[in-house]
Amino acid sequence: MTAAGSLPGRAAIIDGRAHADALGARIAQQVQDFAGHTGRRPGLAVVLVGTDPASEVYVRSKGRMARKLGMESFEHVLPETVSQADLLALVAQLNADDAVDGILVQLPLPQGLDSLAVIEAIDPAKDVDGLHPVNAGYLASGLPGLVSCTPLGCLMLLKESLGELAGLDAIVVGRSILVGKPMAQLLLAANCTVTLAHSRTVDLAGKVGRADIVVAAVGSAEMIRGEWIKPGATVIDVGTSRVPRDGKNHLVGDVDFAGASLRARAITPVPGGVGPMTIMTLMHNTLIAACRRAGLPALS
Ligand SMILES: Nc1nc(=O)c2c([nH]1)NC[C@@H]1CN(c3ccc(C(=O)N[C@@H](CCC(=O)O)C(=O)O)cc3)C=[N+]21
Ligand SMILES: [Mg+2]
Repeated sequence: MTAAGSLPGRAAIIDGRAHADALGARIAQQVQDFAGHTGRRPGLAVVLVGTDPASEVYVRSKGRMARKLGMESFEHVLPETVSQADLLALVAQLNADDAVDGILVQLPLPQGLDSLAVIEAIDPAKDVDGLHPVNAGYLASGLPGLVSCTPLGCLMLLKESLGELAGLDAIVVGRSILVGKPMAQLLLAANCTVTLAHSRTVDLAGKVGRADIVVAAVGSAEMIRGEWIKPGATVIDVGTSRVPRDGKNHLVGDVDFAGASLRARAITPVPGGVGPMTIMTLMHNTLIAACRRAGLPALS
């Protein structure tokens, strides 16, 4: 059988930036509606500890996007030497602040700080990263909570690209609490049959080769080889690694893009795939949190 999607070299590029822009336009409109009803704007607080340049870039772009969509942005930069107690005190202050609907603490935290304890200190209703165990539990139980931004963005891209996901075989490579585990839960809720693979998985190539959907979230440059991909599969690449190539620093994903696009029916690029969606789903979660806190009906 020769399905159009199985012809080599024909993978459609899933344009994350375009999908993020479209979602952003809807959010901006709903932010105006929220302000009309409540007399205030949704507020996002982003906490950055230390001066990691990549983290500074992400935090700045999150604040810029919040303001662009009409939200309030509160940026807190703490020195690398901040104590656990002082960081927890800031989280408590943000929990108590009615102008703050969403709280994101940029990870990873510097050595010596206990990130799990910081995450657990965030009010689950303001946990727009979906990292609090209460939100992870809601997701696993099929209850409405807040869902981790990156997996939520990946699911949106998959639904846009494939429509119905029910019955498809999906593999998620990587089991972090930020991406892999919530991604597997979302795919399961969408009625996929899910394999959650990790560093100790035996015969990763064989398991990837049986999947209709591949979500790569390992953080290891191009480790998923193109020849592993089942012809006609849909590939979502979460990884962003910087690798020196031709005397320049290149951003590459977890998937061998050139090889995989010879076999996949559709694939996300890096950059311009999952990354822009992650920022926009953070805005989406902030709006949802704001509406719930204000007692307004849930947004679609
Ligand atoms: N509490 C927490 N929540 C996070 O969601 C979180 C975090 N910590 N720590 C770091 C990772 C990483 N992350 C990215 C967000 C946007 C892009 C993004 O927009 N990437 C652009 C490229 C940007 C560039 O050129 O560097 C793209 O893929 O097109 C990438 C990565 C969120 N993270
Ligand atoms: Mg990307």
